[in-house]
Amino acid sequence: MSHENEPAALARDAARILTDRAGVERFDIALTLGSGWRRAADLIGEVISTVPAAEVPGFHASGVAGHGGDLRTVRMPDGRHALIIGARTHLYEGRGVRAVVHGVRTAAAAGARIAVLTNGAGGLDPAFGAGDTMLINDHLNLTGESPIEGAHFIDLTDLYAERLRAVVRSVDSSIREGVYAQVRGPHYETPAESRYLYGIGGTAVGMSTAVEAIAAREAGMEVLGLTLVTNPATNHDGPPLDHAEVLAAGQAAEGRLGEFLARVVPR
Ligand SMILES: Nc1nc2[nH]c(I)nc2c(=O)[nH]1
Repeated sequence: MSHENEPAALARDAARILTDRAGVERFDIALTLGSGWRRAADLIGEVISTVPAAEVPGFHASGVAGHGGDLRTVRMPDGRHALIIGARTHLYEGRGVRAVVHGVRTAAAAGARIAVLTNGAGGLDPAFGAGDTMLINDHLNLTGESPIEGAHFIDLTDLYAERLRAVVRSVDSSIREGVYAQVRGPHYETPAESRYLYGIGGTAVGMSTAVEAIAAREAGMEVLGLTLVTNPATNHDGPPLDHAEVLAAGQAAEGRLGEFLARVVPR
């Protein structure tokens, strides 16, 4: 007898509600839209249903300004259906790692085989300034958390699928790759932490994505990760980091990134 709050059962329940509300059998792809990437939902196809997070088991409207609170189904020109996870849960909300990866698990339970995880992050590598995009080729999970419960030793080789990265490069050959470091947050980095994260190989640092990617791999999905660098991780000599400015940088990039993702996703 599976308990209703078991992750797999909760994902199946959520998947059933979302596919029913959209009138589709399954989803083919899941997109989680982070800071700067929100416009993509409207640009990759026709929105055929929008469901508030509160109406779907296991989802929560983040309540963070600028973070969506709904789940949209989009029919893409090629007939495939995408689940757009606007209601992303972050570890710093304290709801636990199960809530953070529920969206990915729901999409997988509804048939999705590809997870596109987008985020905003601080640039650790000085070559990545505000407004730059980064194609994630690996991650540093510094949260101390794993979505996997029990002795399931999942391999993470090629977690950010080379096949999908090649598709992105075919759309934008100039995009640069890098390593995304996930920390718990919600505080930003100290100068010493930024130096440390860069020193251990981080290109950009944020508060999402790595844990979701692990859950996507556990569910057998291919993962594509994309980052918008919204700010230098720590302005060693600049003004203090202001979250409103970080969100504004994301919003400023939304048109360009929405168009970009709309060219990548149907491929
Ligand atoms: N940890 C961390 N997370 C972020 N998210 C965004 I947008 N910018 C940052 C940043 O500079 N540091």
